[in-house]
Amino acid sequence: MKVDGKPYRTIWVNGDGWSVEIIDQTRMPHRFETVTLKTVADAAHAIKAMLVRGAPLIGATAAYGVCLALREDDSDEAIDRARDLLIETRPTAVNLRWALDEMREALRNRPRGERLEAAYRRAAEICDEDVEICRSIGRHGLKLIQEIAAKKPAGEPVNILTHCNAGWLATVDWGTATAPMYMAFEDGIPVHVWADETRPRNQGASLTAWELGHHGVPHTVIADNVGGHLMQHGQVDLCIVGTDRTTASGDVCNKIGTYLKALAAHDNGVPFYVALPSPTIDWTVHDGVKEIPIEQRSGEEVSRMTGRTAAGAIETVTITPDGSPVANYAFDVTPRRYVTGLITERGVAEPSPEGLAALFPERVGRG
Ligand SMILES: CSC[C@H]1O[C@H](OP(=O)(O)O)[C@H](O)[C@@H]1O
Repeated sequence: MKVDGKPYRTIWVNGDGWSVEIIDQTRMPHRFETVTLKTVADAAHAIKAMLVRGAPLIGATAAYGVCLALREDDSDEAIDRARDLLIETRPTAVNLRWALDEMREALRNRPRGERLEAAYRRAAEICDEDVEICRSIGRHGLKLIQEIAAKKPAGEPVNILTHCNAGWLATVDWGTATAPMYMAFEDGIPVHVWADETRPRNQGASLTAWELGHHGVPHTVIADNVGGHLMQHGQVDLCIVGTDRTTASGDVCNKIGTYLKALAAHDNGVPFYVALPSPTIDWTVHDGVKEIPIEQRSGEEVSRMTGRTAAGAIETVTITPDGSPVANYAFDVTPRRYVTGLITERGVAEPSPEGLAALFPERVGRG
């Protein structure tokens, strides 16, 4: 996407041909800064501390983390150590494991002298593939928005609610949930996005709002608890969210609070779609509530808030009483019965084993 007229991806190899640049999303929305990754430890920290976040971008960063590890040591043991370091950073987004499996496959049985080039090539392919997957998700999701727009009075916007940030900042480019929104906007379809702030890390308020604002897409930031009220009053035509891991049966793991939105959508007859790149499908699990590991992060993410003062300083304040215990569950699972459809790069799938198998027949039975 463009930022002030300059095209960006969220991750790229610098002119030196080996170091990796990323946008530091912990500084946003008030600072747009990049950070250079030079070691596998840099890549692991960037994922763990959420300088980069979003399932596809986590995978892409891990892929380049393997490249940076190989620069120091191209032995089998070093590849295994890099995988062990990276896989431990964040447990829920399956793209992390998927990308590391892809890198292991690309390097398996390859002579040591060829490994570094092969690793950078595969990491670049993973990034390019993600861009095309997201572009395709955009095209398939656009049709849903067009269908709703056709039933509305001319000029009235399609109101779309989204949760957290499943935008281009969560991927290499385009985003998953936001790709249809960008394409509809660029097609001249009136759209308006309700952007859940998404406590406690506020990815919606600080990242989705920033993205949409820079692209000129009309949007409104709302507290997480507002969505149900808006749906009750007919102010949401469609929900589109992202996912960090979707099971082979169609259960959807996504940012905490997604399940509650899906319940409200179900209760109010609002279509609830999930933008789902195929690398985010975990074909090895079927019951998301029972089988998907839910990351628990530091309670300080809940008890503290960081923002900009009127004077322009960036400050952090504590909002809970000293000594109050704090729990910080980062994801939840929406059972497939509350999902209207899964917008994949191959089309919209029914949220069921049969629905996903119909679009991805080559995966059936491979786990
Ligand atoms: C396109 S994946 C976006 C997905 O990732 C986010 O989680 P986090 O910011 O913690 O990495 C959120 O669940 C988004 O829906």
